Amino acid sequence: MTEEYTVKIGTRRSALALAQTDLVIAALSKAAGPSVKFEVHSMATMGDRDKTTPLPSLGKGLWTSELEAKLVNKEVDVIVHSLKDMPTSLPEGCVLGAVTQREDARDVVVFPRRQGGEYKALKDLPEGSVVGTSSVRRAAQLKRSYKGLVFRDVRGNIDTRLAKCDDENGGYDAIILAAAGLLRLGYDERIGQYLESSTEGGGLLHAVGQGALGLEIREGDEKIAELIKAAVDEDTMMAAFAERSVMRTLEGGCSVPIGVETKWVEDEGEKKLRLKVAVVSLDGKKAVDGERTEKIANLEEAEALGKSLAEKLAREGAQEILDAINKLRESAPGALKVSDA
Ligand SMILES: NCc1[nH]cc(CCC(=O)O)c1CC(=O)O
Repeated sequence: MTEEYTVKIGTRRSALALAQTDLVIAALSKAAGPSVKFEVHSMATMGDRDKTTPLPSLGKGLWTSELEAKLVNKEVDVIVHSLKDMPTSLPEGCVLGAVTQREDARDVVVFPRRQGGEYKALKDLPEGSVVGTSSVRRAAQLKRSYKGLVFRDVRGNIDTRLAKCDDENGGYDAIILAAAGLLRLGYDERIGQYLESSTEGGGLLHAVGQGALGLEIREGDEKIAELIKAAVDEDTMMAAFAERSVMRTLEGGCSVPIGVETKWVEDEGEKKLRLKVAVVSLDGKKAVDGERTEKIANLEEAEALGKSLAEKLAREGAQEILDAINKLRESAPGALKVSDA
């Protein structure tokens, strides 16, 4: 007889988080069959509640810590996260048990739906145009290529940010979002331009883990570890482990300008993982870039690839850039925000 049991799934309460949780439950229940039931436990985290403090000042774990407390005391058994919101070092007793197949990992430009919203690409925006983003990674990389643009914070969930972009009096000429969130919520038609390393006029490397979901579980919970294997996409998981290893090695959190891009490529008849990394100063004036392509067979090799490329970039100037940012964080936390003003 198959054992019947209920799995409690923790998630944030935003529309995107709930949609992502539904995707995971669909995959897990298909594999587990009718004997396993799923129960959603949603909550607003600090990042959801505090809508005014610039993200870089809220610190690590703003989307995850409160859910992790519930995981440890067994109020939930699995947490479904946007992988990019998960710090690279997890609390004692918590592990990243599964990484799902990736939605489009790129960042995109959304233009306003109103008079003045007729642009198709960042390079067409007139000098002085205002681009909304609360991510120092996005702003720093774009400042590198688009000297005439002005960057300004924009907070809130995806619907809020789209509304601010469309608002006549909002002051934004474009905003930057992750493709994944827009696609998962069905806002495909809001995507005005895809940004990637090869974008004409100036591209952007995405956040570590962007577009993938991370399933966090209790360390040693073998039953749940086995169950969630059904949600794993091996290629995404190895790529994500390489990306997270870059971030961990450079000791960056979500508020540092580190961009990555990973792609599985065919190289000399073999399947290899190509990892690109960019570390950029807040003003976009200094940057260190690197790329490495290697055959990767497991998570340990993926982490080693990320670590070795990150260590090389640290020696080539990335450490200096990050040290300056960390110093600023200590002396003037408020300075770590996007707005040029
Ligand atoms: N920090 C907010 C957040 N966390 C995950 C996503 C989008 C989905 C993803 O990247 O997986 C977003 C919104 C955005 O950056 O546009």
